[in-house]
Amino acid sequence: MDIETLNDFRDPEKCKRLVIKIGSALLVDGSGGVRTEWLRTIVNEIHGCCERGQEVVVVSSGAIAIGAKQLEFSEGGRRTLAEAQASASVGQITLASTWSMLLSERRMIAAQMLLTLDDFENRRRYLNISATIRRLLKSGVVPVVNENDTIATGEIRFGDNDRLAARVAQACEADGVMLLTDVDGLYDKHPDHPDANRLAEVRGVTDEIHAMADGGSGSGMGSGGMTAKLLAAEIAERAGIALAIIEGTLDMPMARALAGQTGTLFLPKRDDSGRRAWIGGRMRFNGAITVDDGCVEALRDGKSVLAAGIVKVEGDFERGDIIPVYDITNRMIAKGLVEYDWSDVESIKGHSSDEQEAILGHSPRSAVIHRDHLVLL
Ligand SMILES: Nc1ncnc2c1ncn2[C@@H]1O[C@H](COP(=O)(O)OP(=O)(O)O)[C@@H](O)[C@H]1O
Ligand SMILES: N[C@@H](CCC(=O)OP(=O)(O)O)C(=O)O
Repeated sequence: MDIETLNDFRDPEKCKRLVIKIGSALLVDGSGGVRTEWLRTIVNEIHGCCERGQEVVVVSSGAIAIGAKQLEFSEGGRRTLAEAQASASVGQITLASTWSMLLSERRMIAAQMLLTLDDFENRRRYLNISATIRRLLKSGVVPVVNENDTIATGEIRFGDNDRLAARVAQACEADGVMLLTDVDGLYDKHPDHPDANRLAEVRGVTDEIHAMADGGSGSGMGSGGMTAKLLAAEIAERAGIALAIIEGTLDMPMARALAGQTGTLFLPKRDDSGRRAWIGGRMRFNGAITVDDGCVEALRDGKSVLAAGIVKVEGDFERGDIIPVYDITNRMIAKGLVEYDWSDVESIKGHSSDEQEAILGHSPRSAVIHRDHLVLL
């Protein structure tokens, strides 16, 4: 079931996995201090989500603004790239420890993930991001993601955490993304205009929608402004993920947005057909696997390809390649993103998960092709 309304973001049936992004303008007060009491209310809301059976990934900005205060830099530490990076490396410690402290008050564990744009472009690292987040969520951990500002520069830099949140959502196959900011959604012109009107729902981020975003960060603390949020909405749309922009200034922002039905909801035109088309449309392969009848049946039931069901490996594919899956009559039944190189698949084929660690010399992945990366033909 897909997300259709703002209320669906709280429904574990429609939104099992939720990415919540918190902008610098919210997390940090005017003088560069963390708004701890306010953040505690968000953590309470995250706790509520988890109690309902949802999985939450946090994308948290704020490192630069926090660090700039500690280093006494002007302009929120954004005067030069070197100052921004120095600020981020100082501020990230406070940021991560604040999340860890607040989550632990609710008996939850925080995990820090610092990522760059480049990590999403590289197939192997992309798969690793996906696998790590899934594993953390399986253990009930809340991943707290930020850009790795200290090493990300120029063209390998997101610079805003809105697009990072959308890419994280794409990598972990989230159902929804909530961007919390200091404005209650997208307005048809800058919200300072007296006749600006909020859009409640957007289906398809067109040029006309892009033209509504005006300038950079409103608070001067963040970096992307509304433009970055619309680019994030586009990434989410292409991945079939719903995205909402809601105001987070006051306590319990999710509850408030739902109670008042404020915010802007961006809905994908289709489900994840873009990604599926990308996998399913592949014509050239570096190899293939053949699976037994039991495995074919499991795949038809929506399961992943496990090594135990594989009977033949061909070619020299690498981890992250898209490969076809054949049944024993040599009929192509699926295509998917493979989690291992051909040689590893060759060595674990026919073996149960228990036996694989000894063969590989490290813990095995949950599947050879995860069902989220598999398209049945
Ligand atoms: N059309 C628009 N609708 C709403 N906000 C807009 C629009 N155009 C520009 N903005 C500005 O975008 C700001 C939010 O972006 P930003 O300051 O980067 O937030 P964050 O730090 O939460 O990412 C708003 O405060 C507002 O001033
Ligand atoms: N990675 C940066 C955040 C980048 C940024 O400003 O993002 P945003 O507040 O979403 O516009 C930091 O932690 O300061």
